[in-house]
This record gives sequence, structure tokens and C-alpha cells, in this order.
Amino acid sequence: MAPSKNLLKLRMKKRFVNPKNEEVWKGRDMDRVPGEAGKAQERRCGVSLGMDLKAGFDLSQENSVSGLPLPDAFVEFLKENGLDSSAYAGAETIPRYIRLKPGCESQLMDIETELDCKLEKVDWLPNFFSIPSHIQIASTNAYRSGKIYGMDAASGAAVMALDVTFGDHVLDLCCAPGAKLCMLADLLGNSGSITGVDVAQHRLAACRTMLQKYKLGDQCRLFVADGTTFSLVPVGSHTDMKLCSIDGQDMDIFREWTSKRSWKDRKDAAKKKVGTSTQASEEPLEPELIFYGRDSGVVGAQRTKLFRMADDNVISTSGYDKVIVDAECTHDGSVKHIQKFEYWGWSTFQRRVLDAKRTQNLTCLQWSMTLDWTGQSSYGTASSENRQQSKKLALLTNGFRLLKVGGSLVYSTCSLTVSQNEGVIKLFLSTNPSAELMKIDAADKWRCRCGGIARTVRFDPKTSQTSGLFIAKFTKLAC
Ligand SMILES: C[S@@+](CC[C@H](N)C(=O)[O-])C[C@H]1O[C@@H](n2cnc3c(N)ncnc32)[C@H](O)[C@@H]1O
Repeated sequence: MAPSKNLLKLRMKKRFVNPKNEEVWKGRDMDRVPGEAGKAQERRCGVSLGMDLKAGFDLSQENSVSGLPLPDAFVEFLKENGLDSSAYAGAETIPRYIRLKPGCESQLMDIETELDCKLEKVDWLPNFFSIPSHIQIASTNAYRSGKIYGMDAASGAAVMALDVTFGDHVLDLCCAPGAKLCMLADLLGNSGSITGVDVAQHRLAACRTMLQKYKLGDQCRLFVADGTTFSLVPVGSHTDMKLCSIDGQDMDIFREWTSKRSWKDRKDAAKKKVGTSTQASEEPLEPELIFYGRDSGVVGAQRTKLFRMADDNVISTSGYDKVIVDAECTHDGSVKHIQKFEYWGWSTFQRRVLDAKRTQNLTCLQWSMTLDWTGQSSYGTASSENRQQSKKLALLTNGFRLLKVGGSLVYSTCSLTVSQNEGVIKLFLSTNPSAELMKIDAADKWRCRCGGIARTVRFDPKTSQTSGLFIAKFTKLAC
């Protein structure tokens, strides 16, 4: 006889100990889907843009097969979004992932000794290792001294999809707390630049701390700003912007960043605060630079020029080479996030997930209601006003606007819903003729499935033994 929901809940509670992101589940042997099976699944999916959005989902199974004590509200949420709860099956077998800081390869054995477990190499993702999910890393020396990162393998895949190359200028439009940004910085080494943007100041401050901990800040600058309106191009893109000597007393020139803010910075920030409180809420948030590294191109730049917005002509040739939009979402694909409700209480699920879903713009909601499983949605009926309200769409559109011609953009969410993924993509493509979906070459080796639109990919917990993630990659055509 199947255990009752309450019994399952109790078992789950026993496993869950630490509320602070350190879920303590008893690890079992990993029961992974062989790579070939994953590939076969991909091959089964069609390739045309108007394909059936059911592809990649198995709707035939009952919710009970997930084996998780999913509350009715969540099951309802999954049903509403055409998702099969069996995607969450075997969640306890999903390992924890760590990323090894490049250069620390020779210390693997020491790290294994300290963590008291074997680091299993993730064969499809460089520098990633899986460890049993009950292993906690936060208190270890390896973690504290910046030799390892805690990062899900699917998130690593989103970064790899961007294919950064030496010298790229990269924009991370929703960057905090910074796991992807740090990986980007590791991949770029001492070349190019990274601009991180996030609307949440406290989260961006955590990102700054992370950059400093891992000693990765030299090429980076961080802005508290609304990614839907952010409009600054990489440093050096304005032809008339030359770096100046910082010997003099010119207060308009950026000096080396220090955690102590100058009198001028404090005055500017105070001015902005007054401005923001009196600004109409529709007015764009003025970007606030909260960190810049010594090789980010900011030191020696003139303030007035650094904060000058670029027009589309400048952007097409001197915009970012790579952009990642890791949009805020309902987090329903993240098993670790869903597990937290065992601690927070399932009653908070309504507020934390369903209300979040509601507060998204109307476009996405309308989409989820009007999209039928044949993909022949009536999305065209959403008014252009509602389209403007779409936060994800606005983030994606603005990220794409800041991309130079020939550059590439990765859009990812840790939601498995169609409305937040394929729905947004389809609408985006219909309004941006210069955008073309690209095949993610590295995905041939990943344990993912194809998304509901050709060339997009989905990691679902059951198939990939990672958190759920959706990834799409675009390039910008000249037109
Ligand atoms: C999924 S998290 C990003 C995770 C991050 N990429 C990482 O790897 O650590 C989404 C982020 O988007 C930010 N965000 C939400 N709305 C935003 C907006 N309009 N502009 C910029 N950032 C936004 C949130 O504050 C949150 O930090």
C-alpha cells in the first residue's frame, strides 16, 4: 500500500534540517538517466517552430508517481501549466553540485578529504562535480577560501550556452546573487568585461561580496538598476570616451573603487534617493554603480560619459558581445526551492509561488490561459499594452536591444511553465525580427530534453538529476 501523504510529509520533514539553503536529505545512489536516453528523447522532439508545445512533457502519468508530498495548490499549479508532477519524482536522489574554481584542480583530493565524500565528475560540464545531497559545504574551508562554489549543474549549462570567448564584453541583466556571474568571470579570465545588473540592492551587494571572495572583480562593474530600462553599453563603446589620468583632483573622474564612498558619491546617491522618492513610478530607475574593478574600464572614466545612454546605432556595433537574462520566475523547477516549503510551511506556497505568478505581468498570465497545447496560441490577442507589462519579456527585449549585431543572448528561468518560457520566447520572436533562435551546440552532450520550441532546452529534475531549468539562445541579425 502506498504511504499516506502525511507519512510522506513526516519522512520529508525528518530529512530536512537546515532552513538556510542547506537541505539535508539522505543521499541515495544516483539513479541517473543515461546520456543516450536523454539524446534519444531530444531526437524524438520535433524541430519546427510551430511544434506541439506538449513535446518534452509526459502528461500521461498521475501526480502521485512523483512520490513527493506535493500540496494540492502546487499540484494544481502544475496541472494548470500542463506540467507532470512526475518530473519531481526521485527528488531525494538529486545530488548537490559544486563547481571547482579553475586553478584548484590539484587540490581535489584535499577537498574530498575535507568534505568526506567522493567528488563525482560531471562528465558533460567542465569543472562541475556532484556530491551527495546531505553534504554541507558552507562551513568548509574549501568553500570559505573560495576553492569551490555551490552551483547547480543546470545553471552551469546556461552559462556554457553563452559560449563566452576571450575578450567578450558580457552583460548579466539579472545577476544577483552571482553564481553565473562568477562563472562568467572565471571563463573570461583577465579579458573583456562583465556588467552585472540587478534591481535588488541587497542581492547585488551579496554579489559584490562573492566577487571579492573569489577575487574575480577586476573586470566587473555592478549596477543596481532595472534591467528592463538599463541602457549603458560596455565601457569604451562611446568613441569620444577616453580614460583620463587620475592624478589630478577632477571629481568627475572615477578613481579606484573603495568600499568607503567619496563625498561626491554620497552626495550623488543622496540626490538620486530624493529623485527616486519623488519620481513617478513609471520613470526608469537611474543606475547606481555599487562596484567596479580596476580593469573594468571604469577607473579613469568620466562620470558624465559613463552614465550616458547609448543610441541604437552605437549599440549595433559596440553593444555587448554576450548577454544573459536569467529572469526572475516562480522557481517551480527548482527542487531545492520546492523542498524549502517543508520548512517554510506549504501554506506559504500560495504567497511565495502562486502570488508571484499572479503579480507577473498580465501578458504571461493571459498566455498561460490562452495558449493551447498545439502551440497555436491566441497570443496575438494580447494587447500591446499588456505586452509592455511583461516583465520577463521586457527584460529579454532590453537585453537583446543591448546586444551588438552578431552577438548572442541566453534566456533562462528555473521555472518549467510554458508561459514563462516558450510563451515569452514566442512573443519575443514575433516582435523582434532581428532575433534568431540558435542551436545550443553544447546541449548535444547534456542530459536535457528539448523545449516546446525547436532549439530551446529543458532540464527537468527527473531526466537530468539537476534542478529544473529552461534555456533559449538567440543571436542578433543585421536588418
Ligand atoms: C533567478 S535570480 C538570478 C540569479 C543569478 N543569475 C545567479 O546566477 O545567481 C533573478 C534576479 O532577477 C532580479 N530582478 C528581478 N527583476 C529585475 C529587473 N527588473 N531588473 C533587474 N533585475 C531584476 C532579482 O532581484 C533576482 O536577483
